[in-house]
Amino acid sequence: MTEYNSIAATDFKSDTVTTPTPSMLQAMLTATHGDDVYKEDKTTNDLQARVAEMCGKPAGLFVVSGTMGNQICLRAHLHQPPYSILCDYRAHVYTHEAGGLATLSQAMVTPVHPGNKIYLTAEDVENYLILGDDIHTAPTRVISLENTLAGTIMPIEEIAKISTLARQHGIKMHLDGARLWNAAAETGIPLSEYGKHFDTMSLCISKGLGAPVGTVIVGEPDVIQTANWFRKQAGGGIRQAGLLAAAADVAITETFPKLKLTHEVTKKLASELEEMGLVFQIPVQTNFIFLDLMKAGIDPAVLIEEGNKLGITITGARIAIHYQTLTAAIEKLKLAVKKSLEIAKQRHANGTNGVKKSQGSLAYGVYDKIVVDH
Ligand SMILES: Cc1ncc(COP(=O)(O)O)c(C=O)c1O
Ligand SMILES: C[C@@H](O)[C@H](N)C(=O)O
Repeated sequence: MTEYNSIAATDFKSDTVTTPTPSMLQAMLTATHGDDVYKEDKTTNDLQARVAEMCGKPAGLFVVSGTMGNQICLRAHLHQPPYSILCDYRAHVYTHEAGGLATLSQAMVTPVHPGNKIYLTAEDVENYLILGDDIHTAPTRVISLENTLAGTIMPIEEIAKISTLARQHGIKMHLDGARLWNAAAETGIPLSEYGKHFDTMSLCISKGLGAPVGTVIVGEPDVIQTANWFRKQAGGGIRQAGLLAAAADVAITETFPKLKLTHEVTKKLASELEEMGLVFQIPVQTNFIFLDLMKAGIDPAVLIEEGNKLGITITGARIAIHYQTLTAAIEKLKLAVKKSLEIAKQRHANGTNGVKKSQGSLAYGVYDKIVVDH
């Protein structure tokens, strides 16, 4: 891994902690200073056009966060309540966007559990689509997928089947592509191939790519214009956005090519943890490892404390690797896990390690609310 002096270098809570590189900061110094509300900023317009072209879409819009990108895309697809959005029960748009679907979109949600426990299939979706005009219902108007979700990749063949199903029923397709870059880097499938199956996509540049701020949403001009309207309504209009867009542009150019290496480092760590006896909640396919702390009998508070003692930040079962993660920090993480396992064994031996159950959303590293009887 590239050795950085970033504060993110020892932080495993998320890939959102990545910090701007000197080249990003340098680009900000030479960015244009047009007013983006009036669409007068060249740097911003160029970034939007670049990402839209990469995704095979005619229009793009730079927004300040992935949450805003998702919420204004979904709102732009919805016209007359009652309506609902179908998504994975772990989807960020449902679990971690502050209830935006209810307030901004007045939408019901159909949260679906994947039959294979990893990703939604067309069969899963078809079983839960709400169709027709029965006045008791809130018909499905959008299917919102997420790729990657908790680091796992949704096969494009399944995405295509779901998209075909959606189009048969006049249902819109949105992709929360906060980490679509990771899926594309790992599979070698171009962003534009994914774009064929969605009406809108939201791609974060502030996570694994390392930009300080920003997401770009892509789609048809009319939908992006409507989304832009909702962006403005939410106070998301940005004046000199070029400063942020310049850093985001560098992030795509410089970091997107490094994601595959990040995944290799993640998988190597995963295999070393498996050798220590750890098992994972879901397959390790890109840059996240979800430890099964219950199976290991590890109290998350102990793991967090052992990490702190070693000067690294762990926040629970989810271990996030990014391109600024220090190799030395990974060695410390293994030590923290090793020590936590030893403590778990000691507690088990004296009958005080009652790790009972895990609550809360483990998909986003929310602190594992594991009940532990000491
Ligand atoms: C899958 C996914 N979608 C959307 C978001 C929202 O992005 P932001 O935190 O920039 O609002 C996140 C978290 O950052 C995420 O992990
Ligand atoms: C916590 C969540 O909102 C964030 N997207 C993360 O993955 O860290």
